[in-house]
Amino acid sequence: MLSLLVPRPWRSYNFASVSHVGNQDEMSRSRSFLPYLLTLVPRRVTESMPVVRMLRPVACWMLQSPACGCRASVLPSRLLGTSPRQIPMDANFHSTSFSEADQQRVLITGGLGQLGVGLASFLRKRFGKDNVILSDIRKPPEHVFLSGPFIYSDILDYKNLREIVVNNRITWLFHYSALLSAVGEANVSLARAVNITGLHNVLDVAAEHGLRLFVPSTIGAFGPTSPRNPTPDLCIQRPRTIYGVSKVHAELMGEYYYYRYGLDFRCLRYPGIISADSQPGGGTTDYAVQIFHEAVKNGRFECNLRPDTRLPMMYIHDCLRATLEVMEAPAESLSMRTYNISAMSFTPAELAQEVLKHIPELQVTYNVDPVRQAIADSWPMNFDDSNARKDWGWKHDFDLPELVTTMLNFHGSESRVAQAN
Ligand SMILES: NC(=O)c1ccc[n+]([C@@H]2O[C@H](COP(=O)([O-])OP(=O)(O)OC[C@H]3O[C@@H](n4cnc5c(N)ncnc54)[C@H](O)[C@@H]3O)[C@@H](O)[C@H]2O)c1
Ligand SMILES: C[C@@H](O)[C@H](N)C(=O)O
Repeated sequence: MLSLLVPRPWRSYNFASVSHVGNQDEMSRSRSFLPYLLTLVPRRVTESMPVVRMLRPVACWMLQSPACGCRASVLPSRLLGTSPRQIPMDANFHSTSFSEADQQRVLITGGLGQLGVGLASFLRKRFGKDNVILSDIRKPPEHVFLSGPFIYSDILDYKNLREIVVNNRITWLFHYSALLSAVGEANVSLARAVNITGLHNVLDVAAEHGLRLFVPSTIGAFGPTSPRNPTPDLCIQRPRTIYGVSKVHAELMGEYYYYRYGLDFRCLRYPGIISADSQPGGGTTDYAVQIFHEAVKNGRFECNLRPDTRLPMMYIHDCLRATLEVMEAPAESLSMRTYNISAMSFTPAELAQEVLKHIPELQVTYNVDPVRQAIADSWPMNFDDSNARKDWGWKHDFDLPELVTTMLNFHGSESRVAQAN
């Protein structure tokens, strides 16, 4: 039937090659050829053929998808079929056009957590203090409030988010709001709202206004059936926490918006992040931050994971640098939208051993929290980040010895300042 509708020169095309797995050239030619054919079928014919009518918008979308090497704004998005709630029919034409050399205007959501303040200060060095706006639903401490622009933003309030993006001419959005693994299990409905509904709002605002969007994922996006040592980028992802489920959802939705609407979505799966001047927000890897505070303050530390629990970890400076690097990477260097990044991997016993080299009197005891332990036992032990290294040149600076020295230097100088006051 289809052959009757196909213009003569193309009738001899080998349609069987569509399912021919071995030949990539052949496959990609078929992929772009079939949709093109469907767009040529006269509309009066498609109206009388339900299958062709259904396939037409999909064909248009495939033709303009970034995977086909075309800019997503080649065709108006009304050809794409049903738009999500907030995306107007001509969404892609709202995009602020900017070249890499242009000044970015940055918004960070959930910026008062463990990572956001550090990210703001890192990005302000790159883009200027007034071009990076930190936001959260909490009241900022004075030093944060004085350090640069801060604004209230609840990601569950779509209009509030859109107003901020419009009024401040935002071009890049770093979406940090989330409930982490342990607090998420303690309040599943809130975690579902913030991590899933909130993400939907962010995706829609970003797509509507042509933003480049960064959403962090996590080692927690993997589960007990994933390969754990090492864990590659692409493998089974069946996490058993609401946090992990929401992050897999974020990875897939971001990738979907990339192909469907041309949203410039970029995502890194962070390991447990260790920071000196900010507190963790209720995760499974928090022990690796708390040990430094406790070691310097009390000389004692009670760990809530078993001594042999191996997890991937990273110093915050590496994490923030990777985040900026992937955001600045040329689009053509990214073969994926979501990458694992890795630096080191250790157990509580190994971390304690390294700290003991500096504080020999430190006493470490173990009092296992069953919820956190079950989560940790389902997460990767080592992270394979070879794609990030190959595609955009990711390279970590901090291994375990440098991490421990840096953390103890910070806390040592902090406690000396406290004693002097
Ligand atoms: N810290 C880590 O080890 C780690 C590891 C992997 C991934 N990540 C990811 O990085 C991001 C930042 O992590 P973090 O450690 O800073 O988290 P955090 O828990 O310390 O901070 C999250 C922030 O989100 C804010 N928030 C909550 N509900 C909100 C809402 N409705 N609107 C706006 N903000 C809201 C909170 O007030 C909080 O300040 C998260 O997405 C997290 O999943 C963190
Ligand atoms: C690993 C990460 O996503 C976070 N620190 C948690 O433990 O929940």
